[in-house]
Amino acid sequence: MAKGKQPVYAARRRSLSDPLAAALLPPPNETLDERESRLKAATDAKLVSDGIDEMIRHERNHRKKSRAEVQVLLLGQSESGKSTCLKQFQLLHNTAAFHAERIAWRAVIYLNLVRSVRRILDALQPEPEVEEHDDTDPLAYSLEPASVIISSSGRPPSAISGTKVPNYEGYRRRLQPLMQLEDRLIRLLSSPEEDEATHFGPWDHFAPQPYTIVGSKTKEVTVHTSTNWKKAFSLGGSKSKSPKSPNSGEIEGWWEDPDDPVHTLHACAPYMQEMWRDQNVRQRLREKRIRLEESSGFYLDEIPRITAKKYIPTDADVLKARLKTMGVVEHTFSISSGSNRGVQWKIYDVGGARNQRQAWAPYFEDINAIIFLAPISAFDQVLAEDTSVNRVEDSLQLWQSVVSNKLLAKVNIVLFLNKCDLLQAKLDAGVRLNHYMISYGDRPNDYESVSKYFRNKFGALHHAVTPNKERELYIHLTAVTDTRRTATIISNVRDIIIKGNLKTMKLV
Ligand SMILES: Nc1nc2c(ncn2[C@@H]2O[C@H](COP(=O)(O)OP(=O)(O)OP(=O)(O)O)[C@@H](O)[C@H]2O)c(=O)[nH]1
Ligand SMILES: [Mg+2]
Repeated sequence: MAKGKQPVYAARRRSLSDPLAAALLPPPNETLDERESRLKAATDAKLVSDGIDEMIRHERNHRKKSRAEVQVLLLGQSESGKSTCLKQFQLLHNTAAFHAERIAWRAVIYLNLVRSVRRILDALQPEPEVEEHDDTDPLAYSLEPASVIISSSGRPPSAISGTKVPNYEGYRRRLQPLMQLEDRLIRLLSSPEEDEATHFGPWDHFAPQPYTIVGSKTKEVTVHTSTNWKKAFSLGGSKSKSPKSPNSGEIEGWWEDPDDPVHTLHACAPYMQEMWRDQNVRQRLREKRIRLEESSGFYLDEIPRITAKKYIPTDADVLKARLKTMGVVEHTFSISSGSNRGVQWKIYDVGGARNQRQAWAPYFEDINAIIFLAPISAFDQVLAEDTSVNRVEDSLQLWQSVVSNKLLAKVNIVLFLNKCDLLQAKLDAGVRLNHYMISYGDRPNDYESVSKYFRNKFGALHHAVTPNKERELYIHLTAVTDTRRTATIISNVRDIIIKGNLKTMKLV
């Protein structure tokens, strides 16, 4: 057999198991004309096939482009609940990831607890009598920022002198280790990449120097969006590994690590408890109008559980944890709604403090919806960053500038009148709205009337200044720490936003 025929034979042999290849083989006695027309037919077929491929590619690209992508911006002043709202989205639509991150929140929760302790010790510190006080001034409340952490530059008049706490020196001495732990937690959360992030070095027990509050410690801890604290504090991020391998020096859980902060907290827990239950302490806090129970990151009622060696934060603990946002954090979810499967959502969580707001505008151009949070319980509180400004007044101003913005004319807007649980508690405790908002007049000071008043006030402002009179405004009374209630609201909002978004894209 001639050498040149060999491959044809071999190809025929292979084709026995490949019917398509067999069909494409040239017939055994093909003439030149036949061969030419066969090759021409093949070329034509290839052109048709390439055309079809191109059409499919084009179609796919078109579908990709027109696929509904929803971009949502969370707006509102600092501590309005934006990050908490985002956590609820995560809990609802990315449950596994949310649960995986719970352990990392331990550091933040510890810091929140330690800060509450510092706040009490700060309040108990004996102060020189410098002026007469007047307990009857209803506006005295407004000197107290909502945050556990911020110490106001002005003091409520009633803060001067008052109930003595005989055990103050003892509390201060025995809780001193927590003050050192606070420093370490702040450093670790701020720069978790540092070596110390995975190694809690030995800490000094009681140091004899007097307890002083350093300026920086009175500020809130801010974690920049670029820092990777969650990773550093997750199980795999520390030297605790699971499962433990023999002789590896690894440990099974943080509770086996003598440098873990839990040991300091655990050791100090009885003293924290004693101080928090001390009636003189409570009285002193009342005199200074410090209401820790309403503050962000309040865990003092659950000291034994939080300081237990094997404590793992619950969903509710994570939702309560307070960490101020700096910059803009982007989160992506794939959310199904009705017949729309797996729509891509991008939610941007921004820092709400005044010095953070300039970072918002660049996001205005591409977004489809805004969820604006206004904490209406804060009618008797001032901004942490400017104690001359009432929080609700600030929310109203911010709301006005957002809803009047022409760039946002076509954007769907959902308003969450948030912290309704705290509003209810505050009104039940007898705090009167008309002491802070004179325009409320002599209307009843109950939840129904007050929430209706705020709903109308925000709604009317939108109506007055919106550049788009057609825009429908959706208002919800919320408590975004409440998972069950918020899940229902989020699913309504989701549908509204998707519907609005599809309408804008002319897909429905
Ligand atoms: N009781 C109660 N607490 C809430 C509610 N919403 C938020 N919080 C708490 O308020 C604190 C502040 O909430 P964040 O979500 O951190 O506020 P933020 O708007 O992201 O604040 P910045 O990041 O500073 O802009 C957290 O400790 C939350 O747990 C609510 O409806 N009720
Ligand atoms: Mg935030």
